[in-house]
Amino acid sequence: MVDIRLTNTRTRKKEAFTPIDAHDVRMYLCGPTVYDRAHLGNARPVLVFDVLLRLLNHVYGADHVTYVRNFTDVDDKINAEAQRRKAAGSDLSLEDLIVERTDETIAWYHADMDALGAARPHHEPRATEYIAQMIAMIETLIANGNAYAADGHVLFDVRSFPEYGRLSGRSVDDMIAGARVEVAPFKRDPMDFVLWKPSDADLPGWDSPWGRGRPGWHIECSAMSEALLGQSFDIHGGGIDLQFPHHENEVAQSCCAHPKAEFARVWLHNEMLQVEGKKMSKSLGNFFTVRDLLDGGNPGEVIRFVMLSTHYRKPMDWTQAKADEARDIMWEWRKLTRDVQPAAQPDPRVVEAIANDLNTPGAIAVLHGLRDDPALLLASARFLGLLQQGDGDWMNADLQVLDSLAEYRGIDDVLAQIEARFDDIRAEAMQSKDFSRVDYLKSALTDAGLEVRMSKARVELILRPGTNQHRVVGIADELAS
Ligand SMILES: Nc1ncnc2c1ncn2[C@@H]1O[C@H](COP(=O)(O)OP(=O)(O)OP(=O)(O)O)[C@@H](O)[C@H]1O
Ligand SMILES: [Zn+2]
Repeated sequence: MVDIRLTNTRTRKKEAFTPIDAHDVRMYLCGPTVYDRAHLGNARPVLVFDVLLRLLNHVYGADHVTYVRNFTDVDDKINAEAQRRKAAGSDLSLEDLIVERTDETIAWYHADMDALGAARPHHEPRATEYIAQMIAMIETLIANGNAYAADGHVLFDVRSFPEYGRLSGRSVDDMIAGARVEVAPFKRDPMDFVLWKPSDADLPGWDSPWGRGRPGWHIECSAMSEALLGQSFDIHGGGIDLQFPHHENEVAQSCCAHPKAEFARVWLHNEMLQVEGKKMSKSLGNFFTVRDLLDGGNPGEVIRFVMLSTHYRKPMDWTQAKADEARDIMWEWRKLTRDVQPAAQPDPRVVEAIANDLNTPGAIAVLHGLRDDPALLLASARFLGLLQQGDGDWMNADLQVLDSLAEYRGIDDVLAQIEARFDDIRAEAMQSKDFSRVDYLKSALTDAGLEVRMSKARVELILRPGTNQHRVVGIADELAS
């Protein structure tokens, strides 16, 4: 049996992982608010949990693991977009416009995460489908003395839960001192948070014992995780930005609604994808979407490789240099494993690295040592969700180019072919006095890392360390067609 160890935010320790029930290992990941395309930061928890899922499937058997990731589809930003469409003259009702927006966003999300090789969770509940369960949980919290209704709102009374602040390691008084909290006349304590709030007549709302309204954000994950995984389950995760207040509040709600249960045993938090030292986020505007990268020619498995190259508990940056390097490595591995059947099992060292707190960079380091054993390389890379069948189209296109060059004759032949075409194009340009194609070709080759020497007589291409050879092959193909 593989020993799994995970860093538990709750205890701040790396601990041996023991599931509550090895026949039914259960995990929950806080999913996206579906108002717009996912940015690359949003993909990080998805990929971390995808690696964890593969590990749990390997150790406990895929039939014994349940993975839930929600869609938050009650949100002001979704409403705002629907209202914008209404104002722009749509005939649809606001409700329908909201569904239209969330449906299209979910479809984008699926397409983008599929492209990164992330398996779909077993359940993807939408908050709007669990309003009844949220209302029931809020009623329990009121009955247990942990929540109170005031002014159309229901608030969680943080002072009623002595453990409040434990997950994020601060006391309520520290929080009040450090946080910008919304003070409202109906709150008993400034840290009390909303479980239910009234909804304006022109916005979506649901009938409840406290009038027409809508749930707060935190209650949805408490209600949906209970409905799909039970009152106690194994792993709960999300980005570290959710530790407080979202996860702290989930703990308060679930533990007070079910004082005898454990709620989540292990809390797993990924560090942030950053841009120049700051969290990539919609609100800061310093983001690019997964789709931007895919459409920009970065294959999904290359993006995945870059994301897994940093341990999930470390902040990371995205750079195009990392992507280019990853692409070259994937290209080489795809070439090595072409027409190879994967070994029956991944290299145990790869499994061990992942079992050791999801050490993805360690696992990738092992892969680098497997070039001499393509079958094992393939099985081990697949364990990380790389080199999957069907994901190699970007590579197949490149490989076909190589094939069309009458087998792979080596980069020198490819360069010679480009040089010959370049000479023709230059001769044509001399005639027409239009040098745009020459300039374009020169910069494409330079961008690929080649040195381009132009003498009067001829063009000479010189390989340099780091030349992106598959791009060079791509250019040869463009010129040939
Ligand atoms: N820069 C980031 N790096 C890693 N994970 C992130 C980053 N930004 C958001 N996440 C994670 O993405 C998931 C979805 O979050 P959510 O839908 O709340 O994001 P969002 O509202 O689009 O993000 P934001 O407004 O912070 O850009 C959460 O698990 C969150 O922790
Ligand atoms: Zn959540």
